[in-house]
Amino acid sequence: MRSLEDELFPSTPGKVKIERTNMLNRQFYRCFASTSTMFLWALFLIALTASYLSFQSFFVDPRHRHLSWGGIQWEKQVRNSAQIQKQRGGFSVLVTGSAGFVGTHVSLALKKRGDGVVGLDNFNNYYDPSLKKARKSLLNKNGIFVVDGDLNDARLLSKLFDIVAFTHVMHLAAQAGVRYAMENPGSYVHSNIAGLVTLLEACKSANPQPSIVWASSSSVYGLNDKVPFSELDRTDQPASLYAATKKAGEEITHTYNHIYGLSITGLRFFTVYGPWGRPDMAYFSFTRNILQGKPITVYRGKNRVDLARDFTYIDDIVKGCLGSLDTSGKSTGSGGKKRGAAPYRIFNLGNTSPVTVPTLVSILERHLKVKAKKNIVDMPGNGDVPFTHANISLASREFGYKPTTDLQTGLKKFVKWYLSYYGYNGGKIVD
Ligand SMILES: O=C(O)[C@H]1O[C@H](OP(=O)(O)OP(=O)(O)OC[C@H]2O[C@@H](n3ccc(=O)[nH]c3=O)[C@H](O)[C@@H]2O)[C@H](O)[C@@H](O)[C@@H]1O
Repeated sequence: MRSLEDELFPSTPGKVKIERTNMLNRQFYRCFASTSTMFLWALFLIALTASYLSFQSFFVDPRHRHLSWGGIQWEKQVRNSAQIQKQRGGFSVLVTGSAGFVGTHVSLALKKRGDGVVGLDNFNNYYDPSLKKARKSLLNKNGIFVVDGDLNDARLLSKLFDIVAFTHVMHLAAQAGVRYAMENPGSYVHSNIAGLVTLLEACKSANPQPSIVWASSSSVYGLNDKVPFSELDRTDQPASLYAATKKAGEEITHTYNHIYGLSITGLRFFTVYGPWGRPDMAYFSFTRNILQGKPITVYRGKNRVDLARDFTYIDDIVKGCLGSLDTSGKSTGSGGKKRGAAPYRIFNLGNTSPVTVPTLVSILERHLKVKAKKNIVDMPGNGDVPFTHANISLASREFGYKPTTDLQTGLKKFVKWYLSYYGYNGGKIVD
């Protein structure tokens, strides 16, 4: 009977049979040799990985791996920055988004009056991060330490609350911008929803719980056409995902107020502008383009009606933020347990006098002494609303909010800053 080997290697008896046996041996040894080489390589790689991991866990605190925060020196900086300088009644405030436009101004104002301030910012690249770094240097010079970290980092937040018993959180970190929501919807969910919830979780578990003041937006009024916009008007028709995430924030904060007794104040900002502003906003990008001789796009509403905004100057917004903080009342819970009802408030912070976008452009032309090249186009369906107009009687009643800067004056200050910051003609402008 023929063996399997014979079947596979049919041959004549004798010499050929011996050659066949040698061939099988060679194949066996080749196979064995390559298997053992692979085995050795595998052993080598396992050893390498194991030594890397043990190095990591031995020398690096595993909770802080790959993070730019932590350590004794870092904790000292946080603690020092949070130190209250006032004799009596000062606050210790965590300002999120502190390297942002509003965050920088609010942090400086708090520090100036003697409150302790710790900043938090993730320095993302939604717009030029070098501007954020410059704002950070300004804060550092004024004794404010800015933690480089993301709102969604729950361990970082809990660490900050371990180090400092913050009395207040001024939550200004957000993915801003109305039209960018169509390009990058995920970033709005990441910061304005997930980040907000992570922050609220940290606040509700903190002992003592801080009071929270945070930035909502005039955009929550969406398609509402009853003017001026009052806090009692409907806000269930957002026109952009940005607006929808801010509206969601108002509902989410309400839940934390209701369940955990967190004191919440939501501020609906109306198109804030001024020095150290946001380059993505119209007044800023128009200025840049006008100075560089580039055209600007001016949107126009239905039936050729000009768009209008209740542009609000940054110093007025800062006063509104501080007024809200001072009247926020206490959170009632501790360690995640509610002990009683806490304040839940929402305020418009606007200027009460809307200005059209073409008027904004002509004020800029006057201050810059340069004529703009305007492309006037119909407003695309990208989330914009035709106008905004704030009724501020609630904020005025509660904490004496009273805006005092008109667009002409505010833009003059902005242009002066812009020219000096970007190195134009020593910052001189005409009246
Ligand atoms: O108040 C608010 O709730 C919102 O205000 C601004 O949003 P927006 O009013 O759209 O501000 P800009 O982007 O500066 O636009 C101002 C006006 O200029 C118009 N615009 C904008 C850009 C452009 O290229 N051309 C143009 O005509 C817009 O349609 C709008 O009417 C901020 O960007 C939002 O973060 C903020 O939440």
